[in-house]
Amino acid sequence: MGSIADETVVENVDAPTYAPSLPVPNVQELVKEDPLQVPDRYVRDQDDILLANDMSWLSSEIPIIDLSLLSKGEKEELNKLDRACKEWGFFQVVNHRVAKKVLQDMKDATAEFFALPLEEKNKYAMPPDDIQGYGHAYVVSEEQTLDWSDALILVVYPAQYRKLKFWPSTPKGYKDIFEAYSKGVKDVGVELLLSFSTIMGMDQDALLGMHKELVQALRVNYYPECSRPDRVLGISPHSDTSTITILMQEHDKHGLQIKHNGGWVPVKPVPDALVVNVGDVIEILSNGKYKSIEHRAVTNESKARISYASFLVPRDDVEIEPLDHLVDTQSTKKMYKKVVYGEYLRSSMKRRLEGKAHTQMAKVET
Ligand SMILES: O=C(O)CCC(=O)C(=O)O
Ligand SMILES: [Fe+2]
Repeated sequence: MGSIADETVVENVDAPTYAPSLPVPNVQELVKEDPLQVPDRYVRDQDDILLANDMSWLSSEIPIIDLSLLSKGEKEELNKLDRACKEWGFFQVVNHRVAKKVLQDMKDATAEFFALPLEEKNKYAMPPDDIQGYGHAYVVSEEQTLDWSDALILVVYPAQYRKLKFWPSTPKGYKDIFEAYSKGVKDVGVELLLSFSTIMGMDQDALLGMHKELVQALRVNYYPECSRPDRVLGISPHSDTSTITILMQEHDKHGLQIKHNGGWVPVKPVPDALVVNVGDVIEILSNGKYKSIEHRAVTNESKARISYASFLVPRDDVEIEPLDHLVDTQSTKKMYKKVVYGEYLRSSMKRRLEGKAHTQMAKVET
């Protein structure tokens, strides 16, 4: 197998585009110019950030799932997964078999990429009509409050969807590292979807089949340090439009927080674990039994943080609606209507991130 670095970059006509986002300043550069400045465009209502909603003591309760037990079909672990998805919508996965070196290479190469001068990173800048490449997504008005982060977003699977001109060739070997990391995550994702099918009362490969093609995108978030972490958010509260999201965080930095019982609970990094969350697709298919939970990221005062979110989603033309056998017509109504996934995804990208507001378009009016 050849290296991706050897492939000629040709425009791929099969590769989908997603949505435009308005150009905004590079946050890493803002901090470099003046570490103390926090422009008004980033400052939030204090109520949005408020620590009155702090529920950090619950952090240790976020479930930890052993993937090797799930893969063996262990009943107890499957029950744990079911409870995790009902009660938390988030869990951390251990024994996932992605090699430590693959995770570490990704972290090392990415740190090197973000340390490059802006002109170098801008060689991969997002075009005006799409969100693949280096830049910002979900910026739709000059008025909206901005997130304290920059991002590198790439579609990695299926391979024919790749737009290789946005895959950085510096540092050397980065494209192959991306590939190795994404392959590892994909394997974890496939294992998880087999188990999700089981706990949703279906044959193991049912969910994968429904996806027609498992599409995977990677969003690397770079949250620069911020002199006023109490005034900004790294990423606004949102739920993911994915089926599931698999996230790697750095082991020594906090940032991710999830909504639980009305408060915010930090997801403390467990070394080498991957954080998984239920996305909107599972919420819709399960008629709300499993919840796509709102989450956000806060910034740190003295350290930049990098996170790696892989979104596993269905092909654009797949229709999503609650599974008949999960809608108990005696007691529960259908909570969601049928949506075409590609339309759902794109209309959510035309809005700013705003909690679960974008899920309204799939809700049955009550
Ligand atoms: O940085 C994080 O921990 C969360 C990132 C995230 O929620 C996303 O990229 O969708
Ligand atoms: Fe997210």
